[in-house]
Amino acid sequence: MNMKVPFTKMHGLGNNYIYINEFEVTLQEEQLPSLAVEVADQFQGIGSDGMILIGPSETSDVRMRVFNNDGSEAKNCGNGLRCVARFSFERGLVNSTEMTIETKSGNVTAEVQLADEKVKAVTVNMGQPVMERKAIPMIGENAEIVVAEPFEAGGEELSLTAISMGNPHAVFFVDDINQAPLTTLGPVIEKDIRFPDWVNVEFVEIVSSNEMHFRVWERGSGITQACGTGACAAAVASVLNGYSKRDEEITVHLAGGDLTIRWDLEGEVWMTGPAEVICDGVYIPRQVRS
Ligand SMILES: N[C@H](CCC[C@H](N)C(=O)O)C(=O)O
Repeated sequence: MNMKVPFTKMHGLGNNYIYINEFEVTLQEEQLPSLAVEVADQFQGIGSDGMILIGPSETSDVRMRVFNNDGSEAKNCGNGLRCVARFSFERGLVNSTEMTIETKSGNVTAEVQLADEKVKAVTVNMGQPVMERKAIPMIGENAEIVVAEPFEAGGEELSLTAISMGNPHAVFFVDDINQAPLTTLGPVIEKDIRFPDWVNVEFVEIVSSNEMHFRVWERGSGITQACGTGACAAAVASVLNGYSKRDEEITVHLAGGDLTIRWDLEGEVWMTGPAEVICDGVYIPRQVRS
């Protein structure tokens, strides 16, 4: 990458990304993974959980592409979708509070909610969760869907519920979120061979049928303050395990704040939460620094 890159840094509950507007900036496809690693570097780059591109789409109003801070490309990002919706509305990429956003796992609809003409929150219809084992993907000959399945990792016996929201999630219910083995088992489970594409790892403490505590070790990024697709997966897992009910709002307390999730009777998962702009800037790639 040999040219300066305009960017906007945004976050959803502390899950922050470097957003690049492809309507204004042309990037080389083969340089995207290394650019994501560069800009995410907190010491010699900008510092973020990854990089998100907002660009033209043939099937939606805009397209979102997501890169983790290890350079891997993901198929979906809930916090990213809320920020893309806010950016697209505020920067005139769309001319409505409602919009469609193309992701690598399909198209979603988003709506920005205004108060005093400012974006206060964003609601996204995240579509239907995928529960079939081989579509997560997860290897194994057991039942077709993975709900409360015994799962040994790092010498510990756990109970796994696996859900895909376009990206894979391994959800584990614990009695005390503060004792969750996030730093010890997060990286072990992320790259467990039973998940051919690796996996996002979530630990959840149920407070009530409408409330839970949530922590995450993200595939390709490690511990983040929040994971929107993970919160959706956790809410679906809670219903599948009988802790929560369909079509009821669930407050998910993530490290960076709260999301409201609802898995409706048509099977669609709705996510509502904030999206904030931190700054605009111009990134100088290492290659052209004097
Ligand atoms: N690490 C994820 C992508 C980012 C998802 C997360 N930040 C969200 O808000 O959903 C993966 O590799 O599937």
